[in-house]
Amino acid sequence: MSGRTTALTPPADAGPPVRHPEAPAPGEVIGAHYENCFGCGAGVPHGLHLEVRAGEGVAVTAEFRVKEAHQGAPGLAHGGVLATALDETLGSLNWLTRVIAVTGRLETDFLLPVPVDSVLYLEAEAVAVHHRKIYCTATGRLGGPEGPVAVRADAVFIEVKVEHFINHGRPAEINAALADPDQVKVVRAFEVNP
Ligand SMILES: CCCCC/C=C\C/C=C\C/C=C\C/C=C\CCCC(=O)SCCNC(=O)CCNC(=O)[C@H](O)C(C)(C)COP(=O)(O)OP(=O)(O)OC[C@H]1O[C@@H](n2cnc3c(N)ncnc32)[C@H](O)[C@@H]1OP(=O)(O)O
Repeated sequence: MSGRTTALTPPADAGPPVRHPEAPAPGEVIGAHYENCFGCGAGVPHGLHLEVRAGEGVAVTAEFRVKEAHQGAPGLAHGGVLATALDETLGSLNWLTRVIAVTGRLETDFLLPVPVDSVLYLEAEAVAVHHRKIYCTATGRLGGPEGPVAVRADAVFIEVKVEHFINHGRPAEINAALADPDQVKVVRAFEVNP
């Protein structure tokens, strides 16, 4: 066998995800990783402005209120926006492992329509790690933690170095990010072995 596998099921020799000793405490709000992130940044007027909280183990929760700017059909959230909310919540698991990782694969099920103004209660959990691959899963419930599951996703994130962004991002934004002390603080938090 050769070539990469993008399967969403961890291989038999995958290990458990490990919570970093300095991970935010359960219940603590995890700040935005980048001010101009469409998922979590305060600097994006029509962004999702997701507020993510650390959970127990390697898990997080988040809330997303659907706005008019997020519509696909009249009065309903766009599926791609909902996938983004799941992706962002899953990406926030990085903060608990202190591993920078990007989405390699995201498989989403849309189970119920999600109206504008509703609040999607999101939960994400890392389930296994195999070398650079992190297997994780997320749900979005309508209205609150006890609401019906409207969307769900399974994903594989791939660990990368900070150079991934520096080498591929548009220089204007990369240079601005590297000149911003708050952003540099975020990057430092991920430098386990500087
Ligand atoms: C200076 C400013 C820095 C700012 C940022 C700083 C810090 C960030 C901190 C915190 C972040 C916190 C939160 C983030 C929250 C949310 C963000 C949302 C997440 C996203 O929205 S992020 C954007 C979308 N995302 C991409 O933009 C990825 C584009 N893509 C690539 O950049 C490459 O494609 C890459 C790197 C993925 C792999 O490339 P590569 O060459 O490094 O790896 P390679 O091919 O060797 O594969 C190695 C092993 O991964 C497996 N593998 C590969 N590809 C796979 C796939 N697609 N699916 C499943 N498995 C896959 C192989 O099968 C092999 O596994 P095996 O060895 O077992 O076969």
